[in-house]
Amino acid sequence: MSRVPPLQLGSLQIKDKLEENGTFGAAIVRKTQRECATQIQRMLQKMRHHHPFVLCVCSKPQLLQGVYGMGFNRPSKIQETALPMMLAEPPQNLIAQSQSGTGKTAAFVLAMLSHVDPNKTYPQCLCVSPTYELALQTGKVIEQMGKHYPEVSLVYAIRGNKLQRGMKLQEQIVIGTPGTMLDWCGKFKFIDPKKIMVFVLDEADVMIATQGHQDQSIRIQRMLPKNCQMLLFSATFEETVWSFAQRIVPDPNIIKLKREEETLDTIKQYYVLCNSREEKFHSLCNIYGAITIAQAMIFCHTRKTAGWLAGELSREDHQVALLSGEMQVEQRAAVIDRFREGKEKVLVTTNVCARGIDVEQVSVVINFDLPVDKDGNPDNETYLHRIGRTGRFGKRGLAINMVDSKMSMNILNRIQEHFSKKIEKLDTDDLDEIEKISG
Ligand SMILES: Nc1ncnc2c1ncn2[C@@H]1O[C@H](COP(=O)(O)OP(=O)(O)OP(=O)(O)O)[C@@H](O)[C@H]1O
Repeated sequence: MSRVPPLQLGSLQIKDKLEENGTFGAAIVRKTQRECATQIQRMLQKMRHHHPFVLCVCSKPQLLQGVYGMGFNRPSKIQETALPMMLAEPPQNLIAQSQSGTGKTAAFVLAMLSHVDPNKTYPQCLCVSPTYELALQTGKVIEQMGKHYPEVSLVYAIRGNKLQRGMKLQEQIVIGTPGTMLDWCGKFKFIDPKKIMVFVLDEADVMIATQGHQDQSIRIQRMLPKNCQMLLFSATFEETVWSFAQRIVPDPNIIKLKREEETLDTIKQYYVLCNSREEKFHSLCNIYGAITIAQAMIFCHTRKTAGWLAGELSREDHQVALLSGEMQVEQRAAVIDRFREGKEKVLVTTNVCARGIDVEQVSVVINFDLPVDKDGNPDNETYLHRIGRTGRFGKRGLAINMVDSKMSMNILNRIQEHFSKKIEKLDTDDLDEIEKISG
C-alpha cells in the first residue's frame, strides 16, 4: 500500500498542521461554518486528493471535528488507502483486508457518514455485523464520529429492538445483525432497500463463511440497487472466502495482505508447556505474579472450562468477568461494557468474543485452549482475531498460548507454519523470564 505524500499548501506542511492537536481542524470547521471562506474551501479542495481525513470532510467539516474529537490526528495505512477509494466518484466497491485493530471500523464509518445526505430522512447506508455486541460497538463509533453532525441519525437493527408494524425508518444509517436487517428490509419493509447507497459487511469473511449469515447477507444484497456501493472489511479472508467475495462484489477495488503480513509484529507471541488444566492455571497465576497486566482476555474452548477458570481466578481474588455463548445478548453486551470501563480486569470467554471487540487496555491475550475448528484442525483465522484483541492501533501486546498435549503442540506448530511466524517458548516457573517478555 502506498503512503500519502506530505501535504503542501504553498510553503505550509498541511499534514503537520493537521497533527497539531486538532486545533487546525477545529479552526477549519469554525471558519468554514461561520463564513465559508473561499480560501479555506480552496485549500480543502487542494488537500482532498491527498489527505483521506480531509477528503471525507470536504463538504462536511463537522466530520473532521468528530475525527479529531476521537483523538485521531493521522490516518492508518488502511484508512489512507481505503478512504480515497470509498469516497471516489462514481462510488466504487471495495474488498479490504487489514490487520486487527488498524482502524477498519473507523474507515468505513467515515465513508458512510460522508456519503449520507442529511436532508433525506430515510435509510441510505446499511452496515451488517456478525454479532449484537459488534453492531453496538460500531454504532458507538458512528455516534462519536458524527457527534457534530446531529442531522444524521442511526438505528440498530438488532434483536429486541421492536418497531411498530408499518412504520418507515427516518434514520439515514442502519446498523445491525443480518437476520434482523433482512426482516427490516423484506418482511417488515421498515427500510426501502432500493434507496440504499452504501452496504457494508463488517467481519466480511465470517459473514460469508457462516451459512446462515451468508444466505441472509446475499438476500439483503439482492434487494439493493445495482449501483449501491459494497464495502467488505475483515482482518482475515480464507482463500475460498476471498474468491466468493470477489464473485458477489462487482468490479471491486482490492486491498489484500500477504500471508506473512497478517500478524502484527507489535504483538509478541509465546507458548507455555503444561500437562493439565490445573497446570495451565498455575502458569497463569505465575504470569499474573510476575507482570503487571492492565486488562487480559482469556480464551477457552468450552463454556465449561471458561466457567471453571473464572471460578478459580475469582478464588485468587481477581476481578473476573465471564462471557459465553449461552448468555442473552443483552447480558453479553453489559459484560463487555463493564470490562471496557475497567470494572473487571480479566475477561474469560469462548470464541463468542474473539472478533472485533475493541478494548484499548487489553495488554495480554491468553489462549487457555488453542482455537480449533470442529474437525480439530487449527483455526488460524480465529487465532489471529483472538490475539488481535491486544496490540490495538500500534500499541504493544502480549499473546500467550497454553499447550497441554502433543495434539495441541501440533496445532501450535501448524499455526506457526501457517503465518510463518515463530512462537517462542516461555518457562512460567522462571519469574525473571516472564518479567523480561513484558518489557
Ligand atoms: N486514525 C486513528 N488514530 C488514532 N486511533 C485510531 C485511528 N483509527 C482508529 N483508531 C482507534 O484504534 C482502535 C482500533 O480501531 P478499529 O476497531 O477500527 O480497528 P479494526 O481494524 O476494525 O479492528 P478489528 O480487526 O479487531 O475489528 C480503536 O480504538 C479506534 O478508536
